[in-house]
Amino acid sequence: MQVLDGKALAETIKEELRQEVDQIRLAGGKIPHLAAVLVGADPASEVYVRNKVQSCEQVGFQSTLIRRGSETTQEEVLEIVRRLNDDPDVDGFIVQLPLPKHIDEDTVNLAIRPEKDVDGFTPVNIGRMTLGLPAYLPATPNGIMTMLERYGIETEGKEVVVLGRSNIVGTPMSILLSRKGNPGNATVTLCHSRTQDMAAHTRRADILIAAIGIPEMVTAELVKPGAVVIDVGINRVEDASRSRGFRLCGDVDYASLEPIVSAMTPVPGGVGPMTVVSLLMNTLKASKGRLS
Ligand SMILES: Nc1nc(=O)c2c([nH]1)NC[C@@H]1CN(c3ccc(C(=O)N[C@@H](CCC(=O)O)C(=O)O)cc3)C=[N+]21
Repeated sequence: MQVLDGKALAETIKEELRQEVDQIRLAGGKIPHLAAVLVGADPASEVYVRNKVQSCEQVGFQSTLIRRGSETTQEEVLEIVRRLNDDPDVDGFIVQLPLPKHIDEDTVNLAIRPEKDVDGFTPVNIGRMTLGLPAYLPATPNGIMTMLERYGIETEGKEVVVLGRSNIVGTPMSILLSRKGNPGNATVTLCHSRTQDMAAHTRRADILIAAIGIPEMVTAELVKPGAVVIDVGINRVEDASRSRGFRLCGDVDYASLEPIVSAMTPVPGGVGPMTVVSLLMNTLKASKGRLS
């Protein structure tokens, strides 16, 4: 089995980005600037945002982290969004999800200027993506597309099954893989909580993408021998033997699939680092695309 090493690939791409930033600096151009808004104290979000800020430093981007407590009001978050929308130095920004329950994520998302929406979550970018127009693509699905491309995994005419229909992973993933292009041109089935007989679908998949958030749900009986498996899940499972009190696992039962699949992403070190790198690529694009 081939391990699809997202961590190593992310490092390679970050090195390419770093060289490009060096060129920009030599030419006296604008250094890309990413801002991240983190509201509340979700422990996983802390890790992800830290990874994003560190990766910015690694490639020579400027980064700004705006942190607020969990008591922050929706109006205060909207005020931060408006300020970032209007800040000419900030090329792109993200509002880390999930937000505290008293804040409506849709309202916040709709306030983000599409030109600065490097997450690719706003209606304009999702619409443009769906139409095949230039757009900021959502980071996780785009990271998976980059991985398929760089590892030379053929998708044309293949049966792809996506598990999970979230706005940020499952739905855009199904759109990107069914579009024309390479990767793309696949026959895509999108399964979700109301799917009848999920196994009947997954067992036909040449490429299986798991993004449901249920720890180790995808076991060997659900998978066709020789399939390529992409594990998007990052679940924290209680484990007293670990120093942190938990271990990370995916939506895929890695050990049971290892003997039968042809290629698979690990967790951690698979899709997660590719998500961060996609965000950096979008930020560079935003920085270059500026009119001023
Ligand atoms: N507005 C917004 N945009 C996002 O892109 C967004 C978000 N909200 N909310 C949550 C999800 C999840 N996400 C990850 C980012 C990095 C890793 C990552 O770096 N993972 C490492 C380390 C994982 C760990 O140590 O916990 C790995 O898989 O190897 C994972 C997941 C971005 N998301």
